[in-house]
Amino acid sequence: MVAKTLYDKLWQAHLVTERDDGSALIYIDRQIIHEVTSPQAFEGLRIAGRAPWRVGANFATIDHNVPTTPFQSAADIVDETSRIQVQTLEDNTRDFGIREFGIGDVRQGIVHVMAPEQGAVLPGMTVVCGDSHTSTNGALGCLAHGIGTSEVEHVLATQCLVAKKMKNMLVKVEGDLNPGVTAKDVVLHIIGVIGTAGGNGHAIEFAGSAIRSLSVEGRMTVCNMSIEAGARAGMVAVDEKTIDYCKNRPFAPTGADWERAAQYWRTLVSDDGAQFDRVVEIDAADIKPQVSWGTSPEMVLPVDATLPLPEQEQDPVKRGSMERAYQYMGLKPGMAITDIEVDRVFIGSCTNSRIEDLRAAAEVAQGRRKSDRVKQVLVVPGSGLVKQQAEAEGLDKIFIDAGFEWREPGCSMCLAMNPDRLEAGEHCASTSNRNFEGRQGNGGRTHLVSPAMAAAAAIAGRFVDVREL
Ligand SMILES: CC(C)[C@H](C(=O)O)[C@@H](O)C(=O)O
Ligand code: SF4
Repeated sequence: MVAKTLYDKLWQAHLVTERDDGSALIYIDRQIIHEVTSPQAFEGLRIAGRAPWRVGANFATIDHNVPTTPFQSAADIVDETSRIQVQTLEDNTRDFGIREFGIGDVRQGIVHVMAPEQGAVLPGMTVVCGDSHTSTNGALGCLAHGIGTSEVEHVLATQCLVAKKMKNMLVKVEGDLNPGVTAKDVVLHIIGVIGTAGGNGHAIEFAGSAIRSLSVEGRMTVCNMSIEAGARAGMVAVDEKTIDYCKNRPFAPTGADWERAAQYWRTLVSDDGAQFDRVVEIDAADIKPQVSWGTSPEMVLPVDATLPLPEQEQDPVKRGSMERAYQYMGLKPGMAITDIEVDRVFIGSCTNSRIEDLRAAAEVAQGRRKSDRVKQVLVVPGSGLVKQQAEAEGLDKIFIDAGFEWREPGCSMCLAMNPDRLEAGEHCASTSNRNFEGRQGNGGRTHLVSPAMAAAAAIAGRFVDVREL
């Protein structure tokens, strides 16, 4: 028997047909829908007079456009585009009979937080969403990636997707993680090593003892940023943690179905001797808390580093983008990361807004207060259920006592599509995944960090090593 990778197994289990030119049709088990990338897809169905092929395979929620202050209905959303998109999703899901966790539903949240939380995504599935960070779900041992709006329509209409098999890449992180080093630091370090094009054309499997030691939520943080590493899909093999995570989720199977499913899920690992097109090995001991300094996720360094000198960069293209990044970020080559001052802090996004992220931030914030120079610290849970759990644990009080703001679930300051945004020139310690120019608001300057590092920056008013706090 040929040894297969996890990706090969998932692909083959869903392959409907394959052509000689390599294009294929795969069956999609689950589609997650949000308000930004779905309006034209539903419009297309309407024009063609089609109904969704398997209506129950779809789950919808609102996230990008929602304010993170309480509101009662779409009509309360001030920004017109946002209001229309939220209202349109409500109308479309009602008209087509699709389940939506909408305004006021405690299950509402960021798509990639809501779906695994509900057990809407399970090991072995193919999962798509009109959103690049769909890769998050791969942490459960499924094949999950983003698609475009016309593909959203295609999947709604046919439950299939035209796809091309990607190459296999293995990123192996072996050894024990240092204290204070989290899943976010692991993935930022990986991107620092392989670059934002490192995973192009590949599906990445994250493996090794350091990955196995992470919780399923931590693995989601890692898989979330596969796209920033150039790969559309990232995944982690199923183990007992995966199975425990799925147990008793609202949409997970029960009884004999559960037993049968779990038995199958345990086969969702790469076989011994499976061949990968590319293998990257990383020593866990090399990973320190990370801070991005530039305008690409690969411009990232350990917190105790100093910023790179462009004149030492041999590659003229890289040197050019470094110089541009310095200009945009208002930073000087050679300065220490710990000398970068912070104006706002954002703890949230599909990368880091699950309960364990909030616990990590609260542990740092407990008994401390935000620095006076920091204008705002937003803590935004990934879903209504995360919010509820955090409140049951008293985390909201810890944040409020520290001078942080405790908000309603949504994408918030991860991207400037709702009222939470940076002003020009402001530096933000952010637990999100993208630091492109203007990502968090025009002229805003994003530094990607872990939740603990973000909370520490809020307290100190500049980046500090969370291990020294
Ligand atoms: C709005 C959406 C299409 C987009 C994505 O696909 O990633 C957003 O979620 C993002 O993070 O930039
Ligand atoms: S939290 Fe950010 S990265 Fe995640 S889906 Fe929303 S906008 Fe995209």
